[in-house]
Amino acid sequence: MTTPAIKICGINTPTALDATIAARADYAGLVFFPRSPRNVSLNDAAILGSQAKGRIGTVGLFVDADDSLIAEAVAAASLTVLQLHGTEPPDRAAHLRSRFGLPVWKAVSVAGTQDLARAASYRGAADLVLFDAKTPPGTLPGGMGLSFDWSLLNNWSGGVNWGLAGGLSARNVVNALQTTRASLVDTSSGVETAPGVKDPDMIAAFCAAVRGA
Ligand SMILES: O=C(O)c1ccccc1N[C@@H]1O[C@H](COP(=O)(O)O)[C@@H](O)[C@H]1O
Repeated sequence: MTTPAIKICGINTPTALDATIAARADYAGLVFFPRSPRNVSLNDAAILGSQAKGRIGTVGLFVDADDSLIAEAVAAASLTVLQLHGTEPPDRAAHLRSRFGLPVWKAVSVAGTQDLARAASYRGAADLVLFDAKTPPGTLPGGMGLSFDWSLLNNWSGGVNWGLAGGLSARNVVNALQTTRASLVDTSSGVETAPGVKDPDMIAAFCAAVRGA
């Protein structure tokens, strides 16, 4: 199996970023969503962005954000990818890709096969669809450590690159990869000791498990 790309999301301290780079992850995710326990200020994002520059890709995670927040975050952290984790439709993804000249990843929450058809509608508008679990109403739209039935993705071909997120950890990522053959895996709470508190050993174990799969 080709080694999938690895994203560790919710990086909010220089120590966590160092651990992510040392573990040879491909992307570090910075969350720009005030309701999240992993939210970073623009000042912190600038510090993390300069630490990351040339060493690891930086993915800005946004939830139905307006262009001005995205512009400030891109400028502060020199983001290399935009991840949209809200209800952004395909034309919004396409607009942001063209406005900022950056790859756009669109999270699509999955509970059943109808969601896979929704994912296919991002063909040509997003560079990658990130399948994640549906979260309960009134909670965060991601970062909850919830997974979905990975077998739904068997033989999925919506004509757009895709990755897998939702409840991944060192313990289950090998099984997830064997089931789905995802080309990218993304984790946040699976490498934490508490919401927003990353653990360097868990980050290293996750990356080692992906490479051993
Ligand atoms: O991490 C968050 O706080 C978050 C907030 C709002 C939307 C998405 C968020 N996280 C993303 O959700 C998936 C799955 O996370 P987990 O591994 O199940 O904790 C992942 O892409 C996170 O980056």
